[in-house]
Amino acid sequence: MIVDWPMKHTDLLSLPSPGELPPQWPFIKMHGLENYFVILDRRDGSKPLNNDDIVRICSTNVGVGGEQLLTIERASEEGLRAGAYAAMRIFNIDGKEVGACGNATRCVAYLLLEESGKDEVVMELAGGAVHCRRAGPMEVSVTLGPISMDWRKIPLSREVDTLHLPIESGPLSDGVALYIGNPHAVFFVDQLDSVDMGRYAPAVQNDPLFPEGANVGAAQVLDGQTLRLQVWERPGVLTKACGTGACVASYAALKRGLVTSNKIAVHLPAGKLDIELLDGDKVRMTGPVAFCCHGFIEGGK
Ligand SMILES: N[C@@H](CCC[C@H](N)C(=O)O)C(=O)O
Repeated sequence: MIVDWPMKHTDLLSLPSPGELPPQWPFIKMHGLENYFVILDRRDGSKPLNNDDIVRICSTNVGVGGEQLLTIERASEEGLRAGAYAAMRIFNIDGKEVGACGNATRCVAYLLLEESGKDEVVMELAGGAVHCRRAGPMEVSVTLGPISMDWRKIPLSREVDTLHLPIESGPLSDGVALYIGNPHAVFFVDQLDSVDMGRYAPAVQNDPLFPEGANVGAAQVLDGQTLRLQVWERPGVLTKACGTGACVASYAALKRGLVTSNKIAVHLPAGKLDIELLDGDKVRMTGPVAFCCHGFIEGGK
């Protein structure tokens, strides 16, 4: 059952916990610049989702449809010590858990801000603390990172110059490899519109240099503080926006001397993200969030 969005956001987070029976899980579907997420609140301690559940729920045919499944979890002891209000986990459509998603972080942050009634919250993500704050009626700022270009951290399969990658695929050459909780390769191109990402990015995503694959961005520098960007995401989706992709493309552009400001506007197919590169290789991303629908989806067996 899927219901259109008329309901007060916070009510959804207090829907009765589904438990084991009946096997119906309440969900919320949101998007951040048309990057779509199915969100389940698992703070009642319900058993972990299995791979089949995730694949089914994200499927447009038999599930809700989304580019990632997100679960809101109770913060760990360590997270609580860092002031976390709740934790988030992120799963790609193939069921694999990933360590970061910028647009998802804004969406879940919005729910936590609404629920807590606060203007700022800390969210635990992959063992780290993400600072989130309201930036407008449906706008959220989150602080991600630190970004790393250490080949072991990304990870790469061997030591290379991560500022000038020794791999290429069609117009994608001389890229930069980075880690922001997930692995990315960013390539600077002269004309973004002439790059066929569906044709050239998969070879980079699956290059043996990236043992865990990579999200692949193509970026065009418009001026000293503006980029255009398209991202081909693991496990093989061309998204309308990628938040972590926007952060690492901005960082890579500054490292390569292609931009002159630490405040960069990144234009993606579905709209703009404002990126601010901070001390300690952290990055603040500000952008919109939106609701799609909510409802109940059949739970796992
Ligand atoms: N769309 C996301 C990134 C999602 C994770 C990615 N697909 C991965 O495999 O790491 C974003 O907004 O950052």
